[in-house]
Amino acid sequence: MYIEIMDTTLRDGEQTSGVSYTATEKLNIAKMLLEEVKVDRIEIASARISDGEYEAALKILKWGKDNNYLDRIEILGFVDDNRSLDWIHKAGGKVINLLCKGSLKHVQGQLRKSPEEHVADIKKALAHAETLGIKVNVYFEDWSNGMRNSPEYVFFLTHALKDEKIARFMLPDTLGVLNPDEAFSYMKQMVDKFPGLHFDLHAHNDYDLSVANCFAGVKAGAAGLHVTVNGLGERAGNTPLSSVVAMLKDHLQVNFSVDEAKLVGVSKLVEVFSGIGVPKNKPVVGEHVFTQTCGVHADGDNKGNLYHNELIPERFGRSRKYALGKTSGNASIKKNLEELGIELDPESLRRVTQRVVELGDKKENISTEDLPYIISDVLGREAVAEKIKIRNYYSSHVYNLKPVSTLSIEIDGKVYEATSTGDGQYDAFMQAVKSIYDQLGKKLPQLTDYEISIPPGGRTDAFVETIITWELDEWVFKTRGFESDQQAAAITATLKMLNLVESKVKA
Ligand SMILES: CC(=O)SCCNC(=O)CCNC(=O)[C@H](O)C(C)(C)COP(=O)(O)OP(=O)(O)OC[C@H]1O[C@@H](n2cnc3c(N)ncnc32)[C@H](O)[C@@H]1OP(=O)(O)O
Repeated sequence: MYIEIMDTTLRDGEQTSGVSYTATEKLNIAKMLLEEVKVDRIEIASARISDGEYEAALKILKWGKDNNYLDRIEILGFVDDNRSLDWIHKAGGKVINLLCKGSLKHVQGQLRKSPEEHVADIKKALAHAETLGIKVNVYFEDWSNGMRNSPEYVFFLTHALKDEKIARFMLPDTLGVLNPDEAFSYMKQMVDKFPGLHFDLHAHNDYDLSVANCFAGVKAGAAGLHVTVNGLGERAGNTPLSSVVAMLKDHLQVNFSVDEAKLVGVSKLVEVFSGIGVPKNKPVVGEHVFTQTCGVHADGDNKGNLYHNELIPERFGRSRKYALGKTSGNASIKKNLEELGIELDPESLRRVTQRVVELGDKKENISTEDLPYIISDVLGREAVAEKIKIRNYYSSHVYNLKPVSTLSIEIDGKVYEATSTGDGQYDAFMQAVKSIYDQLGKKLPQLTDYEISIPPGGRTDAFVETIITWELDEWVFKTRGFESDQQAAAITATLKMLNLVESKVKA
């Protein structure tokens, strides 16, 4: 069985409160979804809503035409005396997702029409679409409530349209009210009553049941599912693409075209463009979802993968991590040490574990790269010898003058000095380090990320935590500084980096 995936990140996903993409952002997301992630279809816009939406549709459709994707690029339009169809035609679109009413309440209460009048309007739209060469899918908006409260209307509407030129009947749980039993029963009634029609399920996540409802919908015979990247969408959002893909593969063993190795990449792209961060515990794509926190779990992994399941990180281009904190055990520490290439005797391991647990109890945030420092604290500084020490530094900040930094640094017992300017005080400091490293022919890692945070409370005298991400060849690692001054915290993190690199190079 093959399940079609339609991604509506660019239409329903943009109905997330506060999200609005530029045309270029939309184009980049569209390209990634069709070319890399390989969803079957994308819905990119609602007709008529704004000039910006038109510009974006125009851009994506032009690219779609040049690359033969026009049949897979869809635009939502209304039953509105052909205004939406003309808008889509003018933009170069070839598929409309026509928003029809899927509940009697909506036809009568919102459109103020009878079911017969609504069907007549839809048929007019179908005729006009045909003259424009536009293919039609229909949405039955509010279908879930329609099935609950006015099923005879839903069947009347489907019956009236079933022999028309309609490629897909798209059944939305517009308000996200369904549970899996209802999703199964309502979809099954549609499939049984109207064999041969293609039904998509469009689920919303108001009860956190969207993925479960998709599972039930597919079991009942749905041929396609609607999703968004990161589950973006109005209110509690739509069904997340990544979770649905994992569910379809592992729980239903159906075929689909999405490349699961590309899910993290598209999630990050949408995270940046939408400005909506992915929760760290979001299945498949969240930062911590492949991290074992408990010592017992790490121990099981060490003893022949006893906690193995099908949802392995490597499928998604990720790797298993073992968190360090108060629930760590010897095995968690061992797993992290393996990553760093460090071996400890059992007694040292026990002492280091004890220290990690103590720090974890105080809510310290401990990373793998902190371990060598903890080891050197606990075991008398033998793991990462402090071969590099900062003897003095001075940094200036003077209004309208470039910052200057002077640095005196000891490397393997020898002292080096340098003075540099920079775009900011930290940049000036790093330029001074670089000039010394250049003299010595030593390579410095690239700084790829720099995060600053302060503990809750927001006081100006608060401690500052700076976490810097570095990249040296294939090695990506983080170091942390925790000081009362922002620049001092960055310099502490930098010094840790210099010593880590030195110990790795020497190893
Ligand atoms: C499945 C879903 O998520 S539904 C998504 C629907 N998408 C959107 O609403 C996109 C954003 N919407 C908009 O930009 C605007 O609402 C527009 C451009 C569509 C219409 O704007 P306006 O003309 O100002 O109308 P307004 O927003 O006040 O009201 C909606 C009108 O659409 C009508 N309408 C509602 N559903 C439909 C439909 N499926 N087909 C045709 N008309 C509809 C309403 O009856 C109302 O008409 P009325 O003013 O004659 O009573």
